[in-house]
Amino acid sequence: MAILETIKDPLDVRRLDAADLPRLAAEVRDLLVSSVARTGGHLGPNLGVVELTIALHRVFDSPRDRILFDTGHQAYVHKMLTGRAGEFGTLRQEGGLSGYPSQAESDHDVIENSHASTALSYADGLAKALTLRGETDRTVVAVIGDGALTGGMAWEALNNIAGRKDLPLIVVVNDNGRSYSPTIGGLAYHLSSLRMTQGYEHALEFVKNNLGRVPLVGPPIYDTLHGMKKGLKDILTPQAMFEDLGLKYVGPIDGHDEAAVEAALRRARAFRGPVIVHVLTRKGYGYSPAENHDEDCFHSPQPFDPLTGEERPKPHSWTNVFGEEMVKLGAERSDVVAITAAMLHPTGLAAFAEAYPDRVYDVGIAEQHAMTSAAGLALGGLRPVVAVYATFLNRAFDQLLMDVALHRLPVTVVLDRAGVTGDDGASHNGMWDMSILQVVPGLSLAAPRDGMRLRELLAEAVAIEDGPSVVRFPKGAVPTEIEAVGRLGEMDVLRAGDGDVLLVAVGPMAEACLEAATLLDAQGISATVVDPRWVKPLDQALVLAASAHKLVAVVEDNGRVGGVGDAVARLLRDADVDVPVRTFGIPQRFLDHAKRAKILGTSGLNGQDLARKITEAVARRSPVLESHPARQVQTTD
Ligand SMILES: Cc1ncc(C[n+]2csc(CCOP(=O)(O)OP(=O)(O)O)c2C)c(N)n1
Ligand SMILES: CC(=O)[C@@H](O)[C@H](O)COP(=O)(O)O
Ligand SMILES: [Mg+2]
Repeated sequence: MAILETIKDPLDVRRLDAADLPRLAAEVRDLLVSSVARTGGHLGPNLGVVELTIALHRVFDSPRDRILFDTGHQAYVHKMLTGRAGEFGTLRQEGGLSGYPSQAESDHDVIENSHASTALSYADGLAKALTLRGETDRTVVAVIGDGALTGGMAWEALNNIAGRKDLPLIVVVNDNGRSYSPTIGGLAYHLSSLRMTQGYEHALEFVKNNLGRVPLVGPPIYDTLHGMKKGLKDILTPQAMFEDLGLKYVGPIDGHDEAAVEAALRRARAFRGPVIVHVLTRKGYGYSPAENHDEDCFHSPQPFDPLTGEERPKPHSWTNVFGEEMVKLGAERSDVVAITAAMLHPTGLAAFAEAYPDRVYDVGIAEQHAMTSAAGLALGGLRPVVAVYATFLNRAFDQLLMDVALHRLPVTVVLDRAGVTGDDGASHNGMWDMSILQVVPGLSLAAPRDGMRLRELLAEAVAIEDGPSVVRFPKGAVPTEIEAVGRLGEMDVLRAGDGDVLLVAVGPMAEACLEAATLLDAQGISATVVDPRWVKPLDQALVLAASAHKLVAVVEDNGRVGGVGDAVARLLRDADVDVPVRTFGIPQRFLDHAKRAKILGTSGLNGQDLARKITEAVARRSPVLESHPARQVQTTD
């Protein structure tokens, strides 16, 4: 029987003989590769923390001790060791295991937020609470990657943690030298100089294992080397960086040597105060296609062939179109520069970086800093484009509002993964941006409906010189292009009707709106479909168009509260246009993981549902339509 099948609880991990642990680690890796090959998911980060997670569960008594995973994308092994290995095949599938820790799944899961760099703050608060409640025999352990450690919040937390010598708190720095790409910056440089001393760890290991058996030669050589190592380490390494902060430092430890990690964690726990345990791991460890994958060590592959590591071909995506257009813009304007928060490849900026290596800045996982640094670049006469996932914009809202917009600076923010992303669950849906951006004075916001419009709107955005601009688009393949049949002010008319319903289609919702319009037509309801292109500020032409219709329906892939629908209703109210407005968007709640299309469907954002709801709204207002012969053709649910 496989050892993993016997693990129903961390207690079972603690009961295992040390000699069985390599087999357990191998079984975990096997399940990781075979499952993620089918479901997609965060493979590289999890392959790297197998021994570390086994050691954590052998040393600490979860859930009495609290183990927190920063970002949470590396918690798959933790899931397996806390009784969920049997369900692992359901990972990221609707109704199955979440790709992140989930309180609903297990008492062993504490934090669900997969926005990076938060775990140390949670840990600080949890440890303070334990201390105040007199439960100091319990320990809080926060596992944070070298990438997440580049985020400002992590340093705010460390500053607080270091000020409290009594906190039963261990920070495990899982240092694999990479975020997606190699981690950048001064901190990464410090950590890598620590990693260099690993050469000495390996030398020690060799001596211990080989010469140690020769009674008279082994031990003295070992001791000499050990002494030499200590001396060199003191000179070479910036463990002082943590120690100067007042934090005890243990490491660096070979993170794939389970016994060494266990020993370090036990030492750290015995200290009963804040301790940093610095563990060196390799992203993708044990699966060569991941280990040797230059771009991101299989950070989060789509389904792939487990034998070869070959991923399925990816369709041409919104990200690709943005990347191509940036290269073009870079050629046209030498002042255009790009900023990424540790996501050069995922945001499509890699080609720009290749073409103009000195015009792209990776700032680490530091969206707040990215935004204000962009403000500085703009003040310095450059034309910055900040590319982030829509959900991570939330981090940088104040910076966008005060540091960029208040100063009327020409910074363009490009939001990939806007709308529903689905598989990554509640924290990753980009459903907040069009609400929070509505309140920023002087900001222009564009939502392209297809690749062609993305190209046009990005160029228009970069041409805006007197304030910030934002272009947002969803995850995945670019849809078939939809040509306009006319123009109303700045808006594209996608279908001309004769006065019943004005459908305002925001960005990629155009396709569903056109489908709805066709279904409505079959029921004797004529719909005009417009794409406003710019959803902030809204075009005054919309007021004229709305007043020529009996009902306005706004359809957006953003939370319903405070989005474009509300903005259109306000625009019409302010213009004393009394036409009723119906708004269709993502329900304003945290959505469980499922496929994007499924979530859009259950949110009613498809042609069928839109047509049905609009028909009902129209019928309530014009009973005469009820008797129209075409109304006998019902839409299905
Ligand atoms: C605020 C925020 N920005 C960006 C991301 C996207 N992201 C997810 S994992 C990751 C890299 C994490 O690197 P690290 O913490 O070193 O973990 P590793 O994957 O190397 O184990 C990034 C940038 C995020 N989750 N949160
Ligand atoms: C953990 C995290 O934030 C990212 O790794 C994210 O899960 C990637 O999402 P995509 O797969 O959409 O690039
Ligand atoms: Mg890392």
